[in-house]
Amino acid sequence: MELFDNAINPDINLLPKDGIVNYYGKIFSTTEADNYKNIFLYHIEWKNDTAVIFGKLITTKRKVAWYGDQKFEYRYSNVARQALPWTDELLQLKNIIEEKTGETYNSCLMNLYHNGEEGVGWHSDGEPDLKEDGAIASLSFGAERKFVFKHKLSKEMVPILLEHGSLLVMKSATQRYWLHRLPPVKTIKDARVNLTFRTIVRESEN
Ligand SMILES: O=C(O)CCC(=O)C(=O)O
Ligand SMILES: [Fe+2]
Repeated sequence: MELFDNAINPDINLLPKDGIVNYYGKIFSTTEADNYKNIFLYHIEWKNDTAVIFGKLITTKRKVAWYGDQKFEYRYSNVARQALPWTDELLQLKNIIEEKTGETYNSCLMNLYHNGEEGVGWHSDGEPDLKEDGAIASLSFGAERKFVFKHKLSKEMVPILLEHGSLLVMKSATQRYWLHRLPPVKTIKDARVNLTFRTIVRESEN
């Protein structure tokens, strides 16, 4: 048991206003988390991510993969993607976090950061295909990384350390009022795999 373990309480809202972020800490043992990390590193169809920025198609160093209940056509940063069917491990994790968070999810966007030089810039997950104010559950495996929220108007910052085998949930108005990012840290050499479970709806259902 680590010194600060008892300070982690998933019922505490880490945001001071305009949204809800709950950190559950490590929900898996190191052995279980190592297993998931290795399975995902080697058995996921990772692809370089592309985005349209100022009308130009760019490719990111970070890799992504998209899984879901059905063959969702999903638009993310203006690029259309298609979800692959759930793997056994992803379905297992989906069930575990649905039980823990009391929410349901129908898709998962995965990110692979090969080392600390890779990260993701300021954004919010407010694509029109996502359920409005729906919960997003984020699982982390591998290198411990800092994750930061920034309020869109007041610019307040809230940093959180995402540990190996940990669960973070963003819900309610969070995506409307807060940006988030994973800053690059050059000294980190290990890979990190992140899974964000989400709910996709057709735009007309929102
Ligand atoms: O890697 C992370 O923890 C966050 C990734 C993220 O924000 C996203 O995929 O939208
Ligand atoms: Fe995000």
